[in-house]
Order: sequence, then C-alpha cells, then structure tokens
Amino acid sequence: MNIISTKLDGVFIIEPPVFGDNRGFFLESYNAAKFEQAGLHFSFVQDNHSLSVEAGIIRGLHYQLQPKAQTKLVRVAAGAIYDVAVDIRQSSPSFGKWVGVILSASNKRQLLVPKGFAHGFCTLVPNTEVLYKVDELYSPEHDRGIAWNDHELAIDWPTQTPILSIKDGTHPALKDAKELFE
Ligand SMILES: Cc1cn([C@H]2C[C@H](O)[C@@H](COP(=O)(O)OP(=O)(O)O[C@H]3O[C@@H](C)C(=O)[C@@H](O)[C@H]3O)O2)c(=O)[nH]c1=O
Repeated sequence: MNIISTKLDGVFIIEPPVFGDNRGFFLESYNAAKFEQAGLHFSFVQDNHSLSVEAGIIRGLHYQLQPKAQTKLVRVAAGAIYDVAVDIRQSSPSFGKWVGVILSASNKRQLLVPKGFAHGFCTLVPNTEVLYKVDELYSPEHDRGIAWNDHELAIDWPTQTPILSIKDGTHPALKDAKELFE
C-alpha cells in the first residue's frame, strides 16, 4: 500500500496494490492492520455509497461538527471524481487551503480526509459510484456545509455550472460559517 502525502498535513492519497489477472483484478480496499502499521489509527463505523448519474454533479462541501466529526476514506468503484478536502480548522496554518485529487475506478486511488476538513467532489463522468468509510455515524444535527463556489477558497472545479442538491446551493462561504473547528 502506497501512502502519498499531499500539501495538507493529514490528507493522504492511498494506493492499494492491485492484483490483475485474466479474470480482472483483486484489491484490498481497506486493511486495518496495514493502516495501523502506517500510523493511521481509525475505527471506521459506517460505509457509504452514492451514485451520481451525470458528469458535473458536485456534492459538498460537507463536514460534521464535533463531537461527531468524521474521518473519511473515499474511493470510486465506477466512473471518476475530482475529490476535494478543505482545511477548516481555524487554528491551522493551512486554514482555508484545499487539495484536489482525481479518484477513479481505473486509478483505484483513495483519499483520506481527516476530521477538521470539509469534503466534496465533482463527478467527471456519468454513473459515478463513490464509496467511503467514516469513523463517526451520520448525525444530521451536526451536518454542516461550506459553499462549493466560495471565491476565497477558489477551488479549481472542473465545472462552474454544476448540478447540486437544494441543500448544497445554500451553504455559507467559509468566512461566514459560524461553526467550524478550533
Ligand atoms: C451522508 C448521509 C446521508 N444520509 C441521508 C440523508 C439524506 O436524506 C440523503 C442524502 O444526503 P446528502 O444529500 O447529505 O448526501 P450527499 O450530498 O451525498 O452527502 C455526502 O457528501 C459527501 C461529499 C460527503 O463528504 C459525505 O460525508 C456526505 O456529506 O441520505 C444518511 O442516511 N446517512 C448519511 O451518512
């Protein structure tokens, strides 16, 4: 398993070994022992799966407040996404900085998004299926969002005219968000 650092502390790209043969491939999408060995200590408690039927769908930017903040381990089983993690820890030297990584069914990369980050993605092809593990259960009372198109974040999304949920059209800019992380 390759663990690749990004420009943001705690955000990693994970590359699991892929065993291809005449039938297709096999990979371990998660191995607790290998994570422990690598110093990545999480207890994942929920697995999520979403289908986005069009290219240019943005979901995000989402986070859950403490004490229900979630670490997310994100991967793509069909299609491709531009996956984004934004540091929203007010005391962090990289507050407001983001990383964007292409995750796809073909590159089989995963993104580890730590607590204290908002997360979102844009689909690059139709019928994209995203799977991710989280280490806290869903808690609608703690669910919060930041505007995908916050000008100060200036995220380099692949589209400026995305398809959004109603909820995702209503989030504040980071500077106007009242509840973040310390
Ligand atoms: C996230 C979530 C949603 N739901 C329900 C609530 C709602 O009725 C329906 C759709 O929810 P949403 O519109 O919030 O789904 P979605 O916009 O796909 O939300 C997800 O976006 C990505 C970017 C993330 O990072 C995730 O953590 C999550 O916030 O599913 C759950 O039951 N459990 C969950 O864990």
